[in-house]
Amino acid sequence: MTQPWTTPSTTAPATKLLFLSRPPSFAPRATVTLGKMNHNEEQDHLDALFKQKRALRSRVRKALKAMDPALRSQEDNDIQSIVLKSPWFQSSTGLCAYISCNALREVDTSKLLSEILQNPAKDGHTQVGKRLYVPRVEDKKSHMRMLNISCIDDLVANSMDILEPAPVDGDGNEREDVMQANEPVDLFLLPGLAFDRSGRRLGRGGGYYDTFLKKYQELAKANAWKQPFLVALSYSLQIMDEGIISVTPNDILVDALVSPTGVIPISQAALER
Ligand SMILES: Nc1nc2c(c(=O)[nH]1)N(C=O)[C@@H](CNc1ccc(C(=O)N[C@@H](CCC(=O)O)C(=O)O)cc1)CN2
Ligand SMILES: Nc1ncnc2c1ncn2[C@@H]1O[C@H](COP(=O)(O)OP(=O)(O)OP(=O)(O)O)[C@@H](O)[C@H]1O
Repeated sequence: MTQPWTTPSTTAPATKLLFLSRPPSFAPRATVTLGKMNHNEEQDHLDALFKQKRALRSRVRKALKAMDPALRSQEDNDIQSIVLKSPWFQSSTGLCAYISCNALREVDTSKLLSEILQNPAKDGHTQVGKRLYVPRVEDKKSHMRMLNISCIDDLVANSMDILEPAPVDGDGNEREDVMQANEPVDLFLLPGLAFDRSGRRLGRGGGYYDTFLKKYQELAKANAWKQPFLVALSYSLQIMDEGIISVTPNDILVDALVSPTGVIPISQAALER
């Protein structure tokens, strides 16, 4: 899969960010000369971008809180149906998905998770189930692991009230960490607060996913595995016009979005699927 913008060598340096990040209409236009920022100016510029991200998060959180519950439920169903029918979901053998949190108004993943975990038998043939890994926050320094679960009852609420697996399963066995797995995952279903059609994704500000995705992409590269397909699930109101979402150096772009009206392919890999 070609995903040039996510390789470490092409990660945007701070001095080039102005090319990538048109300031939103409410932000003052930066007046620095490109390529000539000193360390302090670079840090000020980064601070301004993170400030724009915080402002956008707060706007989107408010809009999500105000969303009509019936519309939200309809969009949850539409998005999950689209995922269930997509060839990249159906053919996936290993995936990392988030456990949606209702209080955070995240796109529901419960139908997807039950489908993945039920491991159905069809036409008398037992299908090999998909391997599922879900997030577990280890500390506040952007460290998250993705652990294997085989049953939804394996989850307990963490301090942020998000369901996650204990490191050890009911039989006392350590859960498999996707970073230690022998087989790759081919699909990530990603949460977020805002997205755009160029693949930008605004998370909740912890840096957990960007940090994790970078490490996983490096692991895939080191093992000569195909890069995983990165798909974000988005309510209609979370899709922004281009330029609204600021980009900072560690951001990883997604390959595709799933909105209630369909899949929005972004990368070459997505266009080829
Ligand atoms: N379902 C789900 N699981 C996930 C994530 C996620 O975004 N969604 N994460 C993705 O990173 C990690 C956890 N990170 C999180 C970061 C912030 C908040 C949170 O509650 N944020 C509040 C604001 C808190 C504040 O500003 O002090 C919010 O967004 O309303 C939750 C999880 C791992 N697991
Ligand atoms: N002014 C700043 N300068 C440098 N780093 C910052 C600044 N503000 C926040 N960070 C760091 O950036 C990271 C958050 O990045 P970002 O806002 O892109 O996260 P996100 O994409 O919303 O989160 P996630 O990747 O979990 O979805 C955190 O590790 C945080 O410590």
